Amino acid sequence: MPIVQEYLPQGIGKSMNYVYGSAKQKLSAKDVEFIASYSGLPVYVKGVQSALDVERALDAGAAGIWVSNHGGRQLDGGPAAFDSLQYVAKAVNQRVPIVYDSGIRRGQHVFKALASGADLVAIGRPAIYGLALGGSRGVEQVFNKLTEELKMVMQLAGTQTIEDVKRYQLRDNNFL
Ligand SMILES: Cc1cc2nc3c(=O)[nH]c(=O)nc-3n(C[C@H](O)[C@H](O)[C@H](O)COP(=O)(O)O)c2cc1C
Repeated sequence: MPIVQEYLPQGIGKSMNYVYGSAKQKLSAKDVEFIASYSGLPVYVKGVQSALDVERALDAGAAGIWVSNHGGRQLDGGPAAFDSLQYVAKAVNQRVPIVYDSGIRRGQHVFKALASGADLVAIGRPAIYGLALGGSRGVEQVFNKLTEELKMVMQLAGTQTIEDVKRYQLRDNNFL
């Protein structure tokens, strides 16, 4: 609550530039350790795209790894999150769960992410677009559509369960 109050003096909000400008820009392993011990919650480190960062995050006590480039909204020249996924999965080697997001728009993308090492696939903007267009029903429709598409791709690939998908060998996937 004190953090929120800082940004709302006398009920007037500060600009996003101010919020970003005053936010901590360089997070370290010590921050992960602090957040885990302070909150008592399992902490997932998001934005991991390399084997080195996997080790840093796990050494710091991360309970999970989140492969993401934050939807490509930060560094436009950075690697695509999907291209990093299989390498991160290989480095994690099933020690902790992996969440994947960034650019998921179709059920086929969910399939490919699961087959490249993700245990869980997340979406950002599709849910927001659904919300803007149709409120809670719009969000529901986005999830229903992704589920229907995923089911169709699973059938076409001859997979019956999510575990089957996670063991599916994609041609350019070397993490298994
Ligand atoms: C408007 C907006 C604000 C976001 N702010 C943050 C943020 O503060 N921190 C963060 O880790 N990710 C942030 N993200 C990224 C999302 O959490 C998520 O990783 C991303 O949207 C997933 O990609 P997708 O939108 O292509 O599905 C933001 C995304 C959007 C669209």
